[in-house]
Amino acid sequence: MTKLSVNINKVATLRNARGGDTPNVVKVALDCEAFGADGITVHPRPDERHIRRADVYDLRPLLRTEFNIEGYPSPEFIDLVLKVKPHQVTLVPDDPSQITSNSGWDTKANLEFLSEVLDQFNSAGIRTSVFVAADPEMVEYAAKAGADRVELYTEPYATAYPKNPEAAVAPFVEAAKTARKLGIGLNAGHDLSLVNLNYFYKNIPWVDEVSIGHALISDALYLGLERTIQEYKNCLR
Ligand SMILES: CC(=O)[C@@H](O)[C@H](O)COP(=O)(O)O
Ligand SMILES: NCC(=O)COP(=O)(O)O
Repeated sequence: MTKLSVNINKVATLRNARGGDTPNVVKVALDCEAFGADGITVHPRPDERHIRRADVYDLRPLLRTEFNIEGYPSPEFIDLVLKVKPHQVTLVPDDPSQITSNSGWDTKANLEFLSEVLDQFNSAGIRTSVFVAADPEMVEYAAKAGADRVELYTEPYATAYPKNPEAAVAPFVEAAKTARKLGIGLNAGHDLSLVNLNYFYKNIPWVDEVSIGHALISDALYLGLERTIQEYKNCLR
């Protein structure tokens, strides 16, 4: 079964717009779980423009499903994750000035750095995942660094999908086959949506987990959160 982890960054963005506590990020996360989400993803950034460190601490004891924390492994991020001990940590090569994640790691060039960081999380019993482009070599070096999983950066798939779905998914199938051959787990995320998710899943049914935020929270404005989560879950069948 492919798990759906809901990224609630955009809920925090909306809350932060007014400086109060509406919408309440913890309540939304718990509602996502009640409506069928298999996990919750957060991506705290150094400027706390959406999810804050305090949110991460608030969420941890209350979540009943899988908690995935994504981010650049700065000393502050590593400290947060080791204290909170989520089920999974996903390393993303984000620069603090970026609007959103826009690339995967060069796992070959960063092999030593990633190995050291992953070792800390692996020793703490936290499952590790490394965000990579759909490139078999990047998957291989993520495995060499000690990652339990890779998360394929799906923005290029989502962008190319409307014109030519088959060509769009082809490199992802190759990268996914490499992960399977190496015996590591497979996640995927970024710009997945009700438009492109089912085709991705049908071509790579062994994907362990997708994390989806921007499109899902946007769809919820029209469909409501409960129906939206059900519709995304239906795309994973
Ligand atoms: C790694 C990844 O693709 C997501 O975590 C993405 O960065 C979502 O974060 P935003 O919703 O803040 O863009
Ligand atoms: N890891 C990807 C993620 O958490 C959500 O990305 P997006 O759906 O907000 O683009």
